[in-house]
This record gives sequence, structure tokens and C-alpha cells, in this order.
Amino acid sequence: MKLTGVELRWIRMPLVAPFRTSFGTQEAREVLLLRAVTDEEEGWGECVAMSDPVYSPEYLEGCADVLRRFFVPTLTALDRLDATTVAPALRRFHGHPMAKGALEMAVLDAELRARGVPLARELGAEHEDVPCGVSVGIMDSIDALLDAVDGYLAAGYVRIKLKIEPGWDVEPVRAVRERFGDVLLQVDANTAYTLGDARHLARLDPFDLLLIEQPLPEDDLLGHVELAKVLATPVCLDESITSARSAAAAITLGACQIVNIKPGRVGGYLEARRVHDVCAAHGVPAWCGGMLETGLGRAANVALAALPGCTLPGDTSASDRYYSTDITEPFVLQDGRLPVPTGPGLGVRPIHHLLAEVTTSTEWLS
Ligand SMILES: CC(=O)N[C@@H](Cc1ccc2ccccc2c1)C(=O)O
Ligand SMILES: [Mg+2]
Repeated sequence: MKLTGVELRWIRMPLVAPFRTSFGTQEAREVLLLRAVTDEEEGWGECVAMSDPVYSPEYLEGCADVLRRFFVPTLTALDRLDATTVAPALRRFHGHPMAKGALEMAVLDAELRARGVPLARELGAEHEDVPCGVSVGIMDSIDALLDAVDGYLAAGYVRIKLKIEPGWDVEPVRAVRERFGDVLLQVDANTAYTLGDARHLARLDPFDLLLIEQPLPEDDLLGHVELAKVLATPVCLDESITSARSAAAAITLGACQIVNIKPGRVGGYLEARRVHDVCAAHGVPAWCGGMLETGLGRAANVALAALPGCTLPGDTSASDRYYSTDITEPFVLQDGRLPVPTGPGLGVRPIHHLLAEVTTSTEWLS
């Protein structure tokens, strides 16, 4: 294929409810979408970076800039490319996995559409639907939390993940355990603790959590090694895992016993497959994380979640967990599961008038 150019599209989607984590509260999701135009097909990519660099170093306008100045011109200069040539072509540029991953995703979608191959098949998915968990934000009160969890369990979610931070951890977990019994339950700290909190975090051990996700800063691998020695609850890493190589290092060091795989965080779906393979080779459970994607990223994440090594329910929630109207056909939970798209490429496309309603800006890069 030859890449003619890429349309950047800024969209803004209000959240159905504020989503609070240890790094702040989100009321709306600003997303940078990429439409890759090639000589054969078009493809869509979704950049999962937030507006502000509060989850990881990338942020939306920084991604637009690095795509505009470095990544898209590098690829349009190539006589031919396919998805497997994107990462090598961009390797001389350090970092920016979310921007790189979005561009690779758009090229991959175009390539697979041209070949008539579903992403799930390309990645090696083995299931036709996947069990879905849900991520529950920090709330104003325990009662509000219990109401939210009750609603998600009624909707069919098979696993509950609670966002925690210092001052909102043991009590919410205890309350959910006492009210909902042995529901599958895990927590996510988004780097909010330090190794000095180890004894406090050990107070979560009696509640039989599946895992505690990213308790310490993303660069504190050795801290997680020490923490994992004193916690009964398995440690899962998210922000720390930036590539298959970093997954191998974290697992070998004993920094984590479970891995949250996020394609945007590791540089794309092809690297996400490699992270999956590293976890499977080490017998380490993996699951597909979420970044409040639109139906485009959601379609690709569900395909990833259908890989054999994704043995725990992921944060592949239904569209209505975050948005009243998605830009694609909505993903609707059926008995706690989402169907893996079967069409070529992502298997979904934006619905033109819905995309127009949330579009705030576009820019053509070639
Ligand atoms: C589903 C889930 O918890 N995702 C991230 C955190 C997160 C939370 C809030 C977000 C708001 C806007 C964009 C990305 C976001 C990511 C996580 O697992 O750590
Ligand atoms: Mg996380």
C-alpha cells in the first residue's frame, strides 16, 4: 500500500457521568481520531491520549504535533508500507506510543479492509465474544458507590474494578464485599501510593481481590518487587508496561503477577499482541485495559480481549458505560459479554452524522 495522507479529527464526547480517579475527574473525553487514506483503502485509528498528561506523558495536542511534524511525513515518504513497517519506520523517534499506535491502527485497518481480513483473525483471537468488566470511579460517598456497583452488576458486568487513592481504599472495598458478596473485584490506584504505604495496602488482603493495579509510580519497578513480597493480593501493572520488552522485565523481576494490556500505551495492536505472547510464555494472566475509547478503539480492544492469553475480564465495557451516543454502532452488553466484530479490519466505521456532531476540528496531513 501507499499512504496518501492522514486526516486528524478532534472530537469531544461528554461522559454520561463524571469519572474520578487518583489523577483527577473527567467530565468529557476529547479524542484525536486518524483516518488513513491509502491507494487501496481507508482506515481508522484512535489516539487514546488524554487532553492533559495526567495518565502518562502523552497528551492530545502533543500527539497531533508529533504526528504532523514527524510521523505522518515519514510514512507518506515511503513508496509502499503495511502495518508491520510502521513501527520500524518510526523507531528512530523515541517514545510517543499512543501517537504511534493510533497511526499504526489506521494503517492496519486500511490494510485489513483491503485484504478482507477481520482484526480478530489477524491478531489470533480464539473467542467470538468476551466477558466484560467495568471500571468504577471514586465517588462522593460509600452509598453512591454501592448504587453505582449495583447498577453495573444489574447490567451484567462480570467483574468490578474500583478506583482507589489514599483515603478511599479499604472502606469502599469492605463496603462492596459486604454488600455484594464474592463478586469478582479488583482495584486500580493509578500510581497513587508509595512503598511506605505497603502495610496500609496489606489491609486489602482479607478482601480476596483479583489484583491491585499499578499501586506505585510507573518507573518504580523495584518498589513493586518489594510490595509484591508483602502483599497477598497479586500486583498488576498498567502504566509501567510500555512494551513487550518492559513486560518481560517486570515479570522476570517479580514486579507484577498480572498484566493490563493497553494497545495505545505500548505503541499499537501489533505490540499489544507481543505483550500478550510474553505474558502467555511466562504463564502470567493478562487482560485488555481501557482508555474510554470510542466504538473504534472499543472494537479493536474487544478483538484483543479475545486472544487466548487474555484470561481475565477486561475493561472492555459497553459504549453506554461512558457515552450516551457512540460514534459507531454501540457495543451493547449481552449476558455480561461483548461480541467480537467479524467484518474486515476493525469491523466498524464511524456513523457520518454522529461523527459530525462531535467533531470540533479536522486537519489534513500528507
Ligand atoms: C477504564 C480505566 O480505568 N482506564 C484507565 C484510567 C483512565 C481513567 C480515566 C480516563 C479518562 C479519559 C481518558 C482515559 C482515562 C483513563 C486505567 O485503567 O488506569
Ligand atoms: Mg489502570
